[in-house]
Amino acid sequence: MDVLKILSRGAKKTASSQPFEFKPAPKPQNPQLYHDKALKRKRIEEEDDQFGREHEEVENLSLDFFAPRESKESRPALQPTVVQDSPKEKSKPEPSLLDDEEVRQVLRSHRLKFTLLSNHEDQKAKITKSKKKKKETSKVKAKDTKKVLFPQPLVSFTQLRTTWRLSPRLEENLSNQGYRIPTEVQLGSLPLLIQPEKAVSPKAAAELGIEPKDGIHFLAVAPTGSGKTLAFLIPAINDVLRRRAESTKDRLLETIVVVPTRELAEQIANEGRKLTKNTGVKIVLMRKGMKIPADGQAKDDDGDNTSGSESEDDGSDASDLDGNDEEKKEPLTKADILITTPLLLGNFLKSRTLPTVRSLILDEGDVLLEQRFLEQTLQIWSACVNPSLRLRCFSATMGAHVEELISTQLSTRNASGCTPPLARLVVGLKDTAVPSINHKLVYCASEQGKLFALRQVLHPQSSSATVPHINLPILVFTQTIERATALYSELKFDFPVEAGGPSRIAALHSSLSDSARSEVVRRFRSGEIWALITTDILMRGLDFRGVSGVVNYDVPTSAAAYVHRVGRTGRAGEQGIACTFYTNDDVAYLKSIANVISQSEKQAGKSGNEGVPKWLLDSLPNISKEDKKKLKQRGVESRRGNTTKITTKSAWERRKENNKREAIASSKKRKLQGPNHDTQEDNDENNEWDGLDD
Ligand SMILES: Nc1ncnc2c1ncn2[C@@H]1O[C@H](COP(=O)(O)OP(=O)(O)OP(=O)(O)O)[C@@H](O)[C@H]1O
Repeated sequence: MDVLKILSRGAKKTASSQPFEFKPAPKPQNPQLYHDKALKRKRIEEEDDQFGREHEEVENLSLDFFAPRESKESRPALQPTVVQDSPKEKSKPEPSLLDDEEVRQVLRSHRLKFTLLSNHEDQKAKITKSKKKKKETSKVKAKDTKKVLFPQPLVSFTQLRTTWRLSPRLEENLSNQGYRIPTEVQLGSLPLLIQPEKAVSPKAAAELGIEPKDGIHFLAVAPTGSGKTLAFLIPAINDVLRRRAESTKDRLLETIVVVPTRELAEQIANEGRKLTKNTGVKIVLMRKGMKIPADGQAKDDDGDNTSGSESEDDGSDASDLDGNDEEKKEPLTKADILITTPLLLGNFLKSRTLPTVRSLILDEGDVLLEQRFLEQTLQIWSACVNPSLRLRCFSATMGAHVEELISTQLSTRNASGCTPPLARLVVGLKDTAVPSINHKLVYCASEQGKLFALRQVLHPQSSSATVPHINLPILVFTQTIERATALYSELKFDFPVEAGGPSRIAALHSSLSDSARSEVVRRFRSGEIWALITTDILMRGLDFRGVSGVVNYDVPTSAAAYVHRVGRTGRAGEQGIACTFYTNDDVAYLKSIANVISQSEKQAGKSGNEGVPKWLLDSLPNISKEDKKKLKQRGVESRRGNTTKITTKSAWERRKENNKREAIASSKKRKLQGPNHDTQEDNDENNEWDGLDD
């Protein structure tokens, strides 16, 4: 039987039988972090009030943030320090550090693995060996050069102050934001990044042949939504405050955070500003035409780089990002921490250098070191000429080639061979897994079948065995801008006026203006938009709390893209749903995605293959390296530039039908209400929406 008919029939039947009240569904409670009435985060409180939710009592303050449930009991009972901000607590002596065995136990129980990657000398040795010997032999040798590290973990955020000497102001801001229990990536990385000389014992440092007091280069691979932002922002802010306390009080550009998109840059700048409240640390969002203190600009027409008047503009107005690149009279903007995309800073730098920068953070580092951004990222890295520069690189996915590139860059930058060690932290068993999500692959016989399947997701009254029920709001990913636009115009009138109509749905892609993009993000965050159709532009780093599910309307073009796309849901210990539609055109490219799903289910401790049946996993073909590369660059070829398949009717036709439907509904309503009834729309239970067109 025709799949289209089945889908459309199902939709029609239920739509006409039951009126459905459209509103975003309340979210299930966070199983781990948000249970505590006393400790719950302010922001969450506000959102919960909006949905009329209640929180449960704290059941367990243990630190196993992302652990599978069944393994909880088997873990050593690690009691976090009780969180108390009383003056008495503050004056307590510093708690002693964990001994070596305890450290190992804690790190192991949280599946945190630290490795020292090849340093300069090892790298040289490895290259020589690989030239001499066969490929396999050199791989074994290369593995041998990796040493395992066991730094002190962070037991609670309170310990940041008591043991790790974090600025009290910063600690207070963390506390005010409601952060109490560090996530696993924070637990592993914060001590090492804040005070490496204390986090690694002198004995261990001697055995490993490293000098932690000189700092470390750091690379962290941790699941999406696991709190990597705080893991790099806290040490960055603390470094500024420490330097100010110890030496110069001047505002110096100390840290640069590079991210792939402006949406992510804005998000991180906002998070940073909450943490720097009342600290005097200034976080600035790079924008077009902005001038920052840099060496070499006196040669241009920019004037003296140190005596220029300081702009108090902190870049917080998103529309500022629309500024004119050619602007020459812009005053100098001074900042302690600069958040930027590679292009914006690259355009400013040209041949300038940034001698004061001591920390370069690459968030979503793997993509920043891929072809698309590589040139500008390396340009920024090269401009950071301070010998004390430390690199920090974070992502949920990290290919071996990226690690190698970082190692090689570090060794070529420090030809003397005394470069600090490069430590890598991996959280979880495998980097290509998203265990906090229920994954579902849905076969659609045609492009139109996908459209009907998506309508079933959007309109939960049209139940289906194959398409999972996902609460609104949702994110829908498409392959190209054209497809995002076409899908948006097809679905624009799907939400009834009573539920907010076309304003409930939007499309976001790179051909919108910067201010339009910011506005859509704002409306989606505030809950005004319930279905956001987008491209891969939103797949990395964006933290939309409350997104219940992700629909891959078009299959992602790599396993990493799948991980990042679906990682927009199921964040901070919550559960999410990811539904991927595929047609015959996609079968050839499905294996890597199916493997991620299978890995995720294994990590989540699920038995059976719920997302991908075993028969499907076994029967999917392997894809050649060349095809993989092509797919990543161009997507599924048959879908490029082809928008007609998404649109079943013209916009004019759909608008006309929509108007007609609304007119019938209002006329029915007026009849039912009688002649003297107030025509206000609220509380009208008889107001029925007619469901889907087919
Ligand atoms: N210790 C914590 N306690 C409670 N919530 C936290 C904690 N740390 C982070 N969060 C929240 O978790 C969410 C996800 O954090 P974040 O955006 O840093 O994830 P991420 O690891 O960078 O994800 P991605 O890989 O997608 O970029 C945010 O809403 C953040 O406020």
